Amino acid sequence: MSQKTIVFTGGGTAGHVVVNLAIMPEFIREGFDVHYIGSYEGIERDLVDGMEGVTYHGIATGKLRRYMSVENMKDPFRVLKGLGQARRLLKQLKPRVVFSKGGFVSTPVVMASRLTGVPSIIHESDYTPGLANKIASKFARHILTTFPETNQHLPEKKVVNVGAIVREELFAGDSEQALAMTGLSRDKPTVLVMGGSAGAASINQAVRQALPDLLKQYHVIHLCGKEKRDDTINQPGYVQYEYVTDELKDLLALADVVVSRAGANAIFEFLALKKPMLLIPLSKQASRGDQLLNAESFNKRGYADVLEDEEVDATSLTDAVNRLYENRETYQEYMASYQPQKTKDDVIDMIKQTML
Ligand SMILES: CC(=O)N[C@H]1[C@@H](OP(=O)(O)OP(=O)(O)OC[C@H]2O[C@@H](n3ccc(=O)[nH]c3=O)[C@H](O)[C@@H]2O)O[C@H](CO)[C@@H](O)[C@@H]1O
Repeated sequence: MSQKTIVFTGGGTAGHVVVNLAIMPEFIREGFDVHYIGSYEGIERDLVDGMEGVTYHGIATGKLRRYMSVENMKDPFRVLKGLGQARRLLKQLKPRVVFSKGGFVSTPVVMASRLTGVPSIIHESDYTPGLANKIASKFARHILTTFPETNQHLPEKKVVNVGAIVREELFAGDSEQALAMTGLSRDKPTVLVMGGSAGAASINQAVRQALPDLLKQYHVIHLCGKEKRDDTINQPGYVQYEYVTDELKDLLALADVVVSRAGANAIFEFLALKKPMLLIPLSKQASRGDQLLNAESFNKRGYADVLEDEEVDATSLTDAVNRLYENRETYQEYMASYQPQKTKDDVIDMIKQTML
């Protein structure tokens, strides 16, 4: 066993990578040999491959689709192939622990960790666990959760609520940098729109239709998702980006309020930064309904207003943004009471204590 080797895994969406991005730098700083097992070409590869101090390993992955596809038939073989690859990698790397953030690429890695005798910790950020983590929970040593309510769905002896683990750099945003980047000014409040890491067609459409009204009162920064820019729109006060990385902290520093999908990591980031938020969760038809529960929990605690995806149009969106902006201080008061159960340092200690 190597003295200081740690393996991270997770992917498929940015939400299954960001917690790793928050934790990995600490281990790199401490001189650990940090490895990441992800898919050959998922978003985790874009976000992690090439990061200084991290070695990326791609493996085959299968996905559980909610629609019929010939790809479904190939998936069991891909998962088995991925399991074999993960097992070989763990045997070769001999890590002291595996930390998994979830998503379909991560399940075979956690299974392989059990097969090779390496302890693993998994992290679930949604209100209810996804299928990948439900399976992985049987093989993991510990399970960390973001929402306290999630614990009831997972094996009691293994599960610990830690709360939000947010990337440190998000707290170091500079609104001046955002003004320079966007070309906007401070003469109106700023609304940041984020449709999840992949963008959201219904939100994109409603925001663009609402622009004549919204731009009378606000500036709008729109994170619209890869290949979802609409370059035919050229209105002062409106800026679009497909996906931002380092710049997000600055855009958030400038934003007065946020309109967003209800992906768990994004909403806990807004909570940590005390950004009043209007959440438009992905519907039950398009998902397993986790975002509806995430959003409902935030709404009950006074952190967020919620608009159902089916109700979103230019008028409902403009009205909801106006209400959110008017009541921003009330939301901020509720958000001020949020304290995660554990700090990032506590979580790092837990990982170290789990090491072989
Ligand atoms: C369609 C889908 O399956 N969505 C799921 C996915 O969402 P998704 O990948 O959108 O997950 P999250 O909202 O949890 O995380 C998105 C992350 O991407 C970051 N970000 C986003 C846009 C951008 O331009 N730059 C950027 O850095 C956000 O700051 C956040 O950290 O994982 C979440 C966490 O399991 C789930 O709750 C969502 O239901």
